[in-house]
Amino acid sequence: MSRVYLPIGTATATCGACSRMSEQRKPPVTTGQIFETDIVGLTLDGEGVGRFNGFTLFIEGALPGEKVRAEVVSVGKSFGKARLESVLVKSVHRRNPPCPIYDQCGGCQLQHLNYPGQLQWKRQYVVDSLVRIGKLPVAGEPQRAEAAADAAREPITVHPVIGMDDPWRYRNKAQVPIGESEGGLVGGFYEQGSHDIVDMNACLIQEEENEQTVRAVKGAAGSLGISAYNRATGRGLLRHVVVRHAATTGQRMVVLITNGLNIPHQDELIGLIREQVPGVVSIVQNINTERTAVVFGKDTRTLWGEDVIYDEIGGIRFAISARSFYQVNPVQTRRLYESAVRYAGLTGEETVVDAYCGIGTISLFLARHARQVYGVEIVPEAIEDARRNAALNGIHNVEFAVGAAERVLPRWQASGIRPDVIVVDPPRKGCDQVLIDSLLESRPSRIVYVSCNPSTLARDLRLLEDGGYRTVEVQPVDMFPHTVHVESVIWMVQK
Ligand SMILES: C[S@@+](CC[C@H](N)C(=O)[O-])C[C@H]1O[C@@H](n2cnc3c(N)ncnc32)[C@H](O)[C@@H]1O
Repeated sequence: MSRVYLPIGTATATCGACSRMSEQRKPPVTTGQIFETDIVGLTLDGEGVGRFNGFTLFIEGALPGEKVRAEVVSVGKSFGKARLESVLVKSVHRRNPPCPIYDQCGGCQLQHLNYPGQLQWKRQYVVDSLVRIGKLPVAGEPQRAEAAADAAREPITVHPVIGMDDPWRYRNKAQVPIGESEGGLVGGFYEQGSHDIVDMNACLIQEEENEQTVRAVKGAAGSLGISAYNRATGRGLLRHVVVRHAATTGQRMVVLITNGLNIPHQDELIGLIREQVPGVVSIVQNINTERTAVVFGKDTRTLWGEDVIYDEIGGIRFAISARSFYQVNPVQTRRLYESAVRYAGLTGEETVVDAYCGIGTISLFLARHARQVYGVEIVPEAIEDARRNAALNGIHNVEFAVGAAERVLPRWQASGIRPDVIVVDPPRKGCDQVLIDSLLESRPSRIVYVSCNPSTLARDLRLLEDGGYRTVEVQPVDMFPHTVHVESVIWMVQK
């Protein structure tokens, strides 16, 4: 499969070389070969794209505009991978990655690209997806033939990405796999291509409170002889430690994900965590006995304290339980939700549907400006939180339902609910086709699409455009600095 690559701040480019090369019989490089190349783009995984004799090679750590020397490490039919040996001509966007374990960890992919360069690349990623996948016209971009067919329409405005003033230490949640070493329990990240866990005590995108909590829990569990789960054998107890910190209240939650119900020395463990973790108000156990990479199991119980922590965004207080989705970057979440409310264009008279509503965050932001809001979400605990959050904030014009949005929306429609505005904020895979159909049948005057994946977003926008909607504006927001991820809010109107 050819992979898209994007030069920083230049027009769309697709990997045509890959498809052309797949027709040739023998790649012109072999493993171990050293070569020099100009870097012409950056893949969606953050690898530099180079060419040797017309063959495409992806090189981790190389940046567009650079000339590099690299060693071929693998050769496929249509592209290969190479290891960066040296940078011969540096990009003006290159900087030294501040994190000492950047090369090993893999959690961030863009620390070697300075922040303005990251924001530029992320905007280009969104633009390129709209043009290439969605076949949509974007202002300032060369029109492609398919988009030009709709010559009468206004091109879409894609705004610059809203970045952070200080793009470090932003994550309010850490999810750490636990393993064992001679010195006790370790927790950090999986070594590439293995089940071994590399211990990590500092992560520059984590809030410091989370680091301190994880360190304390590892130390406490290790000192009590609690075993770590072994992914290869399926034995051992502690699989993951998940911690959350609510910056506005200072409250912290610890979730112990265990391979079984019984925790030896449970009371002592709780005592040590309470002693060593300032602000902890909730210690929760989640049981996952499946041999799976999925982190959470089905059963959750509160071991001590509350079953939720409280946080505040934009003057609204939220209760957040262990299993519920809650955006990880609170500073940018507010900007994201404000963009969604702006694009909803509410006057106080509207009926609004918030599909994929999580704990009701966007619903409650919208409810302050609408007549009535309906939120739907598939995780029952999240809907419990959503209802609790509405009550907590004295917001009464909102109703929540548990279920798949693609099932609940048609039911609401059949019962006579006629939304003026529909907001969707699906997971990375985007909207279900049934949901798109039901959205088109509802015919709201506006659709606001919040997306964390430009590719599925562009696919869904195409379907909505074909169904009678026009994309007006896109506001990308950088929720995950130093990673390849970008969030966008989209405003659509009826054609
Ligand atoms: C990207 S999150 C957005 C949540 C919320 N809007 C927020 O900003 O916190 C997507 C949410 O969709 C939920 N979800 C996934 N599939 C769903 C489906 N088929 N129907 C309804 N909700 C779903 C997930 O549990 C998750 O809470």
